[in-house]
Amino acid sequence: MCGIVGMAGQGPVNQEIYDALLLLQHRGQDSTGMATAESSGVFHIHKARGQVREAFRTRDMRALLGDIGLGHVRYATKGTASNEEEAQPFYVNAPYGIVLVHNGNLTNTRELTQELFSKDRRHLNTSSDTELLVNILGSELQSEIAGPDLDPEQVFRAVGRVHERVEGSYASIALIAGYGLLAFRDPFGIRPLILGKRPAAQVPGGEPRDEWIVASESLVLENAGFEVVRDIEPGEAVFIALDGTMHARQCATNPTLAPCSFEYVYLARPDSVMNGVSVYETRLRMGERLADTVAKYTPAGAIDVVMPIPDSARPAAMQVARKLGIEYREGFYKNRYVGRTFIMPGQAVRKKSVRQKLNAMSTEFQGKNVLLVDDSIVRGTTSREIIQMARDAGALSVTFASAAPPVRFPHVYGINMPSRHELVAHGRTIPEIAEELGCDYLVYQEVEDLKAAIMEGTDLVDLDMSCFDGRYVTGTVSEEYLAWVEGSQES
Ligand SMILES: O=P(O)(O)OC[C@H]1O[C@H](OP(=O)(O)OP(=O)(O)O)[C@H](O)[C@@H]1O
Ligand SMILES: NC(=O)CC[C@H](N)C(=O)O
Ligand SMILES: [Mg+2]
Repeated sequence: MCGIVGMAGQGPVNQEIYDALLLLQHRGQDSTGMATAESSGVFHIHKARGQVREAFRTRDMRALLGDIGLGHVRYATKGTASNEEEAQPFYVNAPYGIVLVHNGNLTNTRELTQELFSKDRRHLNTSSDTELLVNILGSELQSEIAGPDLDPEQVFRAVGRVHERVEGSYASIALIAGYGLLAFRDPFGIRPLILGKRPAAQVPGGEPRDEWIVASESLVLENAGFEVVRDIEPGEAVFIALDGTMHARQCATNPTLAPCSFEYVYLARPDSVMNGVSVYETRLRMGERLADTVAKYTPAGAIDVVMPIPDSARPAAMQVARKLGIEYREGFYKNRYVGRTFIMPGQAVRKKSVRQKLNAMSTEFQGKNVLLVDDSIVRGTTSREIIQMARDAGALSVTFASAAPPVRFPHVYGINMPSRHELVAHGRTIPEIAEELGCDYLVYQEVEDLKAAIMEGTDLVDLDMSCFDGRYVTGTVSEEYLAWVEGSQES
């Protein structure tokens, strides 16, 4: 994942983009960046390692002038988390000047790298797939230019060709200097992107014009007082011209919505609604279905209390307790100053951070048979530590339940779980995983139950469930590609 936001306002947008990035911080903690454009076309860009609060100083904010802009929080999936050069936005100076932010992960990067060199004659300076995306867009836009001006139709044709060349997932926002803001989503809509509007207001000395926002999650719109227009469709592009007019076009030949199920499991904030589906309600439904599976696989009376692993598992754990009729307790206290551990780069820091982040209160564990509920088990870093902590705190027995099914396959669309042997469920049966994690019983959500929890009562007809079932919605991901990714990334 990663969090992205773009805004076309009636006045300066820097502060509102900053506020939006703070709200999207849970989607990426490696680096952050912002670009704004003045009406003259001049871009102002600031990007730095770390989180929003530490990366933007007052002087950086003052320099980000302009009524139109975009921002990004990065969780690296390609390239290197610590490389400041790969922080977003990415800039290319031709045609016109483009800055771009991207949430997602491209899967034909090797082919694109070769093509960009041999066909487009473009230089790449990093191993970021976002640098590829901005150059492909630049190249396709360049070949559309006929006269002195750029019109939205030309922009849409260029996006159509980006869809033909690029594979993988990409929700993206770009500024085109002197013209406007472009947002587009891959033909499967794997990563989220939502459009909002604030109607024109009278401004002293200015022409009233509608204000627009595009962002990864709906909570950003809500917070900034924008009304939700709609999710951007898979394959669709939206172009907001500098005068505030909005143009939209379907640019893909065969768009099919198959959003990433992991957004609902872990990535998104529960107070967001994605593709018309509430993340919070989905997590409640996951809990209800998980309760049935827990009842099926654990002996009656084996559990005294149900506890969530904060934060993401809370809604699911609450429903598990309610449905099983067992008391819900919070035995782990969370240090709010430690970020999300799963999206930290490097296994050593992730492991250390689990202990720093969570503390077990022995009064809650002493002499009890506990059921710990987490939203997912990926590498097993969190669950292994937590189970040991529960035992150290005096638990009689520890049952562990995951509200998501076993993660057995790499997620190539924007989650850094590249190496199959790092996944605790890869190549192991459930009893083997239980032994590996050190719990008495282990229960996983069934694949069909997760699907139903997300899709039930919605218009969704397909989902990307690849990390659970190995079916990649954009087409087969070759063994060769997976091996190459595993060999070329940080773990
Ligand atoms: O099996 P693992 O590789 O440890 O990954 C899974 C864990 O990581 C996430 O928590 P995280 O601390 O990132 O965020 P949270 O506070 O939102 O739960 C997730 O909620 C699980 O607890
Ligand atoms: N998580 C993301 O969406 C990452 C975007 C891009 N692939 C990067 O690594 O910077
Ligand atoms: Mg967690």
